[in-house]
Amino acid sequence: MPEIGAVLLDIEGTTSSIAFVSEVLFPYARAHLRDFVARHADAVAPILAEVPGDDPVATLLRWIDDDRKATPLKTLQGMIWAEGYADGTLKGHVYPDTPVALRRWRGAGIAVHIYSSGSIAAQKLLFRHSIEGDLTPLIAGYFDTTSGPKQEAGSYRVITAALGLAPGAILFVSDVQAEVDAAHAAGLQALLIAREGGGEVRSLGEVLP
Ligand SMILES: CSCCC(=O)C(=O)COP(=O)(O)O
Ligand SMILES: [Mg+2]
Repeated sequence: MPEIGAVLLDIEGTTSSIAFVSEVLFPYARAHLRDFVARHADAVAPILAEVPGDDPVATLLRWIDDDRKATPLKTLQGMIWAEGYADGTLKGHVYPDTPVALRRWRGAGIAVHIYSSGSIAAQKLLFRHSIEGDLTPLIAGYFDTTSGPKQEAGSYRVITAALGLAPGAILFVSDVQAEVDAAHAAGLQALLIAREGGGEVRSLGEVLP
């Protein structure tokens, strides 16, 4: 394996549980969406303008149910979750091995970046308000769908250019095979993580042991 200069991590199913995203974050956004839009009409107007249909709020609620990784939805979800993190209702789930691995890689001079469909603002909130404390000092940078969809090789080329490294010096870790395949297609190293087994690794502790 060529020397690794940066690790690029997915969130849902990799640093954090799928259940936290699907059973805590998404229902929270769903429950508060209409009220949030009503209270922040000016701030959300440009986001709603990007959503098709006569009733953008109805479209957004359907997108939540369909787990659509659409940038306007992800932006709005992040704004809604900010209130939940601020009042203490939400705490970002991370697996116990996540902070351990982040500290180990940082100590080894390997930069850690995040690439998630959640907005960059939402990513920062999750790690700042994590159940293991503020992990943001351990994270060098963040990428979201504004770099492109996670299942397209071109997105990884955009990220590679931003990191200024050779693609083979970046190791991407995700629980979704199509994302691992897309990263491979762009020349990155990539590992499939499966917390219940069946992937190449079961925890971040097994990555770059
Ligand atoms: C920033 S946490 C919320 C994650 C999210 O909204 C999502 O859709 C999960 O995407 P991922 O790319 O982390 O699997
Ligand atoms: Mg994932």
